[in-house]
Amino acid sequence: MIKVGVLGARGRMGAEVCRAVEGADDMELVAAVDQGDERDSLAAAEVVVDFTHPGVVMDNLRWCVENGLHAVVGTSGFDPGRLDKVRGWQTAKPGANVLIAPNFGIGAVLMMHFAQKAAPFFESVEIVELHHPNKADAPSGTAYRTAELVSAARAEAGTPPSPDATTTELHGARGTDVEGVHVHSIRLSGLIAHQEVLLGGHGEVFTIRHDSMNRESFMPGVLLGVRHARDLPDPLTVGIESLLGL
Ligand SMILES: NC(=O)C1=CN([C@@H]2O[C@H](COP(=O)(O)OP(=O)(O)OC[C@H]3O[C@@H](n4cnc5c(N)ncnc54)[C@H](OP(=O)(O)O)[C@@H]3O)[C@@H](O)[C@H]2O)C=CC1
Ligand SMILES: O=C(O)C1=N[C@H](C(=O)O)C[C@H](O)C1
Repeated sequence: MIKVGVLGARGRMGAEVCRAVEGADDMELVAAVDQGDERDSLAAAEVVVDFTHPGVVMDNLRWCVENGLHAVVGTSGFDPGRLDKVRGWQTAKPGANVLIAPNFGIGAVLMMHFAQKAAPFFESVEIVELHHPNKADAPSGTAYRTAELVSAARAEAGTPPSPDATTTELHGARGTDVEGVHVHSIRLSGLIAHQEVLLGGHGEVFTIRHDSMNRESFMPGVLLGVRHARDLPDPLTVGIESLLGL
């Protein structure tokens, strides 16, 4: 049995993770911690799952690494600077693996993978992410990661920047720029988590779309991460692609 602790346990995702862990034959939920609770009960866990807030996740992660607890992180807000900080903590105190996944949805991981593969073949690429209005951060972690992957694939293939003749613009009209890729964020009641990657070429548009219809959709990926957390080949892993054999 894998002993699992959850940070953000009363949140939308955290509550779903608690249910999923309790329903898994090979896992035991040993601690459920949220805002205002002491983290000490997490010491009984082998793997801690964090779905909190971009503003607090670094403090939680540092605490996990310092206490030798493997961490599976779904909280968004990770950029290269934050990842470097995590590596620094792991160098100072080796032993705890960290898996940070911008998206645990299997379809979302495939969407990112396909977008990365397709990106060098098209003149233009832009990303539209659509989420529920309670989301704290924009753009989404998934969109940020997709843009990073797309940008790296285009740079490696020598693909020129997407053409864009815009010279006057109301602030925000063209979205935000993540490594040369325009990302547009929609916040709308009724939505959960959705993304389109639009790739434009000569007389054709290729659209890759993924929809999470509920938060259960993330659970197979989260449980997969928990099952692998103790045996990951590297101390820091970003994304569950490698766990899926991609
Ligand atoms: N990787 C993935 O597949 C997915 C990632 N996410 C990401 O997960 C994160 C959480 O999303 P969601 O569940 O919707 O958000 P919620 O706001 O519903 O849940 C976050 C929970 O964490 C609590 N919390 C805040 N600070 C702390 C702290 N220091 N210690 C413990 N708990 C704390 C919050 O309490 P309070 O409300 O009192 O602040 C809240 O209960 C977001 O960053 C989101 O983008 C979401 C879905 C999928
Ligand atoms: O806040 C959410 O809901 C989600 N957050 C993650 C993100 O920022 O990409 C994953 C998914 O999109 C749901």
